Amino acid sequence: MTIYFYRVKDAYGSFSNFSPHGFTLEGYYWPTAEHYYQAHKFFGTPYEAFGHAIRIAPTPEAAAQLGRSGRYPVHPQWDQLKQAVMWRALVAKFTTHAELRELLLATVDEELVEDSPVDSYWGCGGDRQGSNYLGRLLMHLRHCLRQGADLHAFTPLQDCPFCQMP
Ligand SMILES: Nc1c(N[C@@H]2O[C@H](COP(=O)(O)O)[C@@H](O)[C@H]2O)[nH]c(=O)[nH]c1=O
Repeated sequence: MTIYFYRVKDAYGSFSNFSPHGFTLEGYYWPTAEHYYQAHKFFGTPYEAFGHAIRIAPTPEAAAQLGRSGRYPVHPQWDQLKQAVMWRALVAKFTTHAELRELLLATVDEELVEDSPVDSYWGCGGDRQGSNYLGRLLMHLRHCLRQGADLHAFTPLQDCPFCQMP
């Protein structure tokens, strides 16, 4: 049965990027995957200081709000970069927290879907027809963990036989 997740307090809420599972990566501590993802919109741009302000935002909600604020332009290639950024965050999160890795592996072959009512890219959107890239990356990570694959080399989803696009 498909596993839908979204709110941190609900079942499988720790699969959400807003869950309080921090990790150290690239020499910094990231309180949530959301902090890491939103900050990287500005790394490699003249606005890295803003990325660091996001890194130390008090909550993932605040990090998301800053990252989406439009205050500064995001990296010009952000759309091409963002899946690899999200992948690095998920690898760090799920390898830092053994209980999350076990929870992910325990979902075996169930479909994982970020049940976002508003996001049809990372989630399934209100009509549940969206791309669900967060769920797909988690399923890809589950597959890679099981295979003992090199997690540091991001294989774009379309190149992974397990994660073929529909
Ligand atoms: N879980 C969750 C959200 N979903 C997350 O939002 C991020 C996408 O941000 P953006 O690229 O700026 O649209 C991505 O991490 C996605 O998983 N958004 C929320 O406002 N609340 C939430 O509880």
